[in-house]
Parts: sequence; C-alpha cells; structure tokens
Amino acid sequence: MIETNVSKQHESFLQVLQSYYQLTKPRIIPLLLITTAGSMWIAAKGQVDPMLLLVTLSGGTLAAASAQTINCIYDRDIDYEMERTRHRPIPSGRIQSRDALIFAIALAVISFSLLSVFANLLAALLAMAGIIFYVLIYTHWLKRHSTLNIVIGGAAGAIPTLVGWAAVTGNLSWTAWLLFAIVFLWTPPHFWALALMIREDYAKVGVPMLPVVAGNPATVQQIWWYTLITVAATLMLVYPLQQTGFVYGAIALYLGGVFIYKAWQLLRDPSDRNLARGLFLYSISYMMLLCLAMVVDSLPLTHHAISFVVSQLHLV
Ligand code: HEM
Ligand SMILES: CC(C)=CCC/C(C)=C/CC/C(C)=C/COP(=O)(O)OP(=O)(O)O
Repeated sequence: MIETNVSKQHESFLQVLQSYYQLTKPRIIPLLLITTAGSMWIAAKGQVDPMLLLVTLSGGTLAAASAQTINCIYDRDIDYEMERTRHRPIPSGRIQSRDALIFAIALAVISFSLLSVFANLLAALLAMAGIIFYVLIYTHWLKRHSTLNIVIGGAAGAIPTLVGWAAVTGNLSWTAWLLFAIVFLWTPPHFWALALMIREDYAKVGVPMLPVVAGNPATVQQIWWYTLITVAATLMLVYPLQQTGFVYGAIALYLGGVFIYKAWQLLRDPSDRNLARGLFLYSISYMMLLCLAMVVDSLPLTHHAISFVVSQLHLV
C-alpha cells in the first residue's frame, strides 16, 4: 500500500515536471541556441571559450524558456480555442497561471544572474530585452492586432544572435547586426509558410496572421521577397563584411538556392499546403545548416585544410 502511494507520488511529480517543461515550448529553443552559437563562433573567429559557450547557451535557454512561459500565460485563452495548442499545460488545467508566472520570473532571474556574472552585463541585458520584446511587443501588442505581428515580433527571435555576439566581444558590431537581420528576415518565410497550413485555426480565434487577412497569394508574394532578401543578407557576411570565407559562402549559396526554389514553387501555387509544409520544414533545416556553416567556416582546421588544398593545386 505504502509502496503504491510512493510510486503514485513519484509518477505525479514527474508529470508536474513534464508540464513545466512543456510550458517553455522546448522544441523551438535548440534553434535559438544554434543561432547564438553561430554568432559566437564568428565573433570569436573560431576559438570560443567552452565555458563561455556553456554559460551563454544556458542563460539563453533560461531566458527563452521564461519568455515562452509568459507567452503561454498571456495566450491561454486563444491557446484553449486552437486544436494545435489546446493541450498546453495552462489551457488544459495542469498548471495554474500564478505558478507559471513564479516559474517564469525564477527562470529570468537565474538567466540574468548567470549571464551578468559569467558572461557580461550587455549579454544579460540583451537576453532580458528579448523577453520584454517577445512578451510586450509581440504577444501583447502585435499578435492579436496587426498583420505585421511576426514581422516586427520576429526581432525577439533574432536577439539571441546579439546575446551570443555580446557574450564574446562585450559590444555589438555591424556583423552582429547583420546576423540579427538574417534571423529577422528569415522569420516571415518561416512562420507564414506554417500559417498558410493552419490559417483556419488563427481565423477562428481572430489572430490577424497575414494569410487570414490578406489571403494566400498576397502571403506567398511576401514570403518570396523576404526569402530573396534573407539569402542576399546571408551572403553579405562574405562580401562586403568579409567575416566568413569560401566554405560558408558556398554552403550559404547552395542552401539559399534551395530556399529560393521552394519559395518560388509556392509562389506559383499558393494554395498547395504540401509546398507550404515543405517550405516551413526546410526553413528550419536552412537556419540550422547555415549556422553550422558559420561554425565550420570559422574553425582554424578548415583554414588549414583550404591552405593545404590550394598549395597542392599550385604544385600541380
Ligand atoms: C515571431 C516569430 C516566430 C513565430 C510567430 C514562430 C511560430 C512558430 C510556430 C507557431 C511553430 C509551430 C510550433 C508548434 O507546432 O507548436 C514554430 C515552429 C518552430 N519554430 Fe518558429 N516562430 C518564430 C520564430 C522562430 C525563431 C526565431 C526560431 C529559431 C531561430 C524558430 C524556430 C522554430 C522551430 C525549430 C520550430 C519547429 C518546432 C518543432 O519541431 O515542432 N521560430 N514556429
Ligand atoms: C533572448 C530571448 C529571450 C529571446 C526570446 C526569443 C523567443 C522566445 C522567440 C520565440 C519565437 C516564437 C517561436 C514565437 C512563437 O509564436 P507564438 O507565441 O505566437 O506561437 P504559438 O502560436 O505556438 O503560441
């Protein structure tokens, strides 16, 4: 009897832990961290201090988790209405808003402390600015009121690049802002492709996502232009900024070509949900691989390998 009670308590404790974990929308956080890491690698010219990397990614995780938790509290009414979000911990009644708020504040305080003590104050303040921007500007002000919600709101998701750069250098350079711009410009194709697939859900709760208000053809046109500008921005790291080299340039060109091709296919057939799904899924791989290319390109080993190949070619 006692044993059954203990195992039941254990089970329910695990369920509570799992609910708090779900509040943080954990599936999105790895990509935010990958953009932070890509930025750190370029800032450190391939030689990132492993401890600084660990601290920055941990602080970034906690800040993003805090922001997402507050978003879950604020959006609990519409989350309850939408099929995709109905089972989140607050709308399904597994966690009270008050407890979620205490959790979010604790995450933000730990994030700020970690970043300000072990990275620097600028990185810590930027992470807090990310939370404030996502909660106040995107969630509160824009999400339910403007078709520009995710265009302007996308700035929150781009802030981790600045956090990464600031953690390494203590300041923000042109390159840092270009990395910010890449994620900022990438967000509309990323999100609108998804919104094309689930527009009925957003229409039902009155969230003015672009496909709901302007229709599919106007949305795919916007996606097309943002995709072109995003790819152009990624190449600016090679020229004129000269912060990345040939390896990154070649990969960015290839990945960008595929991104543009998928956006073009959708432009020709705005009502094809499979194409929209393909673009949405590709947008995630694209950002992941692009950041990986930044890391690979900045590694000293890559430079040695290229010098070796070039010297061999000269010998031939
Ligand atoms: C305002 C900006 C953004 C909006 C509105 C947005 C919205 C969304 C939504 C609604 C989903 C589907 C999630 C689900 O099914 O529960 C999603 C998925 C995803 N988003 Fe975004 N997103 C934004 C920016 C970003 C940024 C900046 C990143 C990272 C750099 C990101 C990374 C991801 C990833 C990795 C997924 C896939 C998660 C999975 O595996 O289910 N998003 N996004
Ligand atoms: C540095 C720092 C803390 C930055 C914060 C970055 C951050 C939390 C970005 C999240 C972007 C995102 C996935 C929005 C989801 O929109 P939504 O809330 O409308 O999605 P939903 O429809 O799934 O609820």
